[in-house]
Amino acid sequence: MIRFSSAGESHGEALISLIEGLPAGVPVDLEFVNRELWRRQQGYGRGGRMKIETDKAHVLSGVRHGKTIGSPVAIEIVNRDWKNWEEKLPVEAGDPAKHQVVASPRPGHADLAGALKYNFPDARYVLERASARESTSRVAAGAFAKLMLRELGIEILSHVIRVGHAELQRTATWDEIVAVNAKDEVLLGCVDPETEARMKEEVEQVSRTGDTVGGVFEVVVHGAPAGLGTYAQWDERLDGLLAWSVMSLQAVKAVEIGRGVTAAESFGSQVHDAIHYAQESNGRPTRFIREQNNAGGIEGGVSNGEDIVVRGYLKPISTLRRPLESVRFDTREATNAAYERSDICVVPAAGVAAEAMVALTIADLVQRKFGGDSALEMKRNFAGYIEQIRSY
Ligand SMILES: Cc1cc2nc3c(=O)[nH]c(=O)nc-3n(C[C@H](O)[C@H](O)[C@H](O)COP(=O)(O)O)c2cc1C
Ligand SMILES: C=C(O[C@@H]1CC(C(=O)O)=C[C@@H](OP(=O)(O)O)[C@H]1O)C(=O)O
Repeated sequence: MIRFSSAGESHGEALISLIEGLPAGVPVDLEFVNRELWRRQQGYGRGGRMKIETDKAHVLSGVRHGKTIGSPVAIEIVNRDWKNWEEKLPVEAGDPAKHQVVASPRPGHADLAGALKYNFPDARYVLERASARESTSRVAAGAFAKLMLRELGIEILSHVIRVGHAELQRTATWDEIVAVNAKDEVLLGCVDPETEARMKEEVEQVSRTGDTVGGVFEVVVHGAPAGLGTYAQWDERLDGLLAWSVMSLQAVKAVEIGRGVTAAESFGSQVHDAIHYAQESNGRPTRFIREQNNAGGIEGGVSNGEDIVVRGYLKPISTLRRPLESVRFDTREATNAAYERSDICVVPAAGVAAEAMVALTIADLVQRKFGGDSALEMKRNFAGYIEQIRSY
């Protein structure tokens, strides 16, 4: 079983990721891990914080001489912004008056629900952990899950389908998704330049008006074999597990598997992916193939050998430069919602964080199915199963 947990506040000293259950012998490419962290920081519409941070993974345990050793991997990522908050948010008991109070809750953020739940006098205490700064820890751990999956030829990437009203109107190929993620400058992570330009206009418009914008990202798992997840028990279905892991990201409000949303308004003959039997299908481990993949690679809660496709729908960011109405925590007087600084569009970054969640979910299922205390053992078990499918 592969488990992931994290600790750390948005403006605290550092973030910590803990990932347990990785086999020994997985090559650890720290440049890759740091590139993943960099990718999560990109995208047109990020706020001032991303100019302060340069996220880098500092591995504290679980790796020796460039390979995992089967023990828990702990990773630290320093918050550069902490030095600006060290006095305002001390760990020791101090004078709460020195805290920079968040006096009125932002509609759409965790401020009010969190303050009521934990009995906090203001939203500062809430946002420190509710903040999507936490998604950095997920990306660090997800990078390790990706490194394990890479050993088996399974790759995971994302791209942006929609920002506000601008939407990609076609299916992206895997090669296009690889190419857009290989760029050293990320605009909005869309495979089509013309659509990406319209996405940029959407962000520019909200930037002018003090508003924010959401959108849709798509995560694709390439090279996964048929047989991950099962219909045998409700909490072991692959679609359910992926939906949970992606929905758990900040601001994701809906998850779609394949073309799940449009399927609901279409006829069965238009939705279901006809099955063909081909002698060879471009090196894929199954000879049952489909010409379309509306199912998003999952049928009956089990991967079917096609690319696994998961979309996340992001609500617009809730901190608005032109704030919504709110109420002061202390006096209950009507006022505007708090505003310090904020992102205005985070769809590409959320896609990268979702890749990490998908990678952790798939890695867990792979580890459960193929086992192995070492990468060698896991690869041998995996190869045996692929051979079984090939000769089915
Ligand atoms: C990468 C990323 C960056 C985010 N940046 C901000 C931000 O700058 N300001 C903000 O109000 N919300 C931001 N959010 C969204 C909030 O974290 C989120 O809306 C909040 O925690 C409430 O959770 P919920 O939207 O899931 O209900 C961001 C989300 C992601 C995924
Ligand atoms: C720090 C990150 O995102 C933050 C997520 C976030 C929120 O409310 O979710 C609010 C902002 O924090 P700050 O108020 O410090 O600018 C974002 O910058 C990050 O993505 O690394």
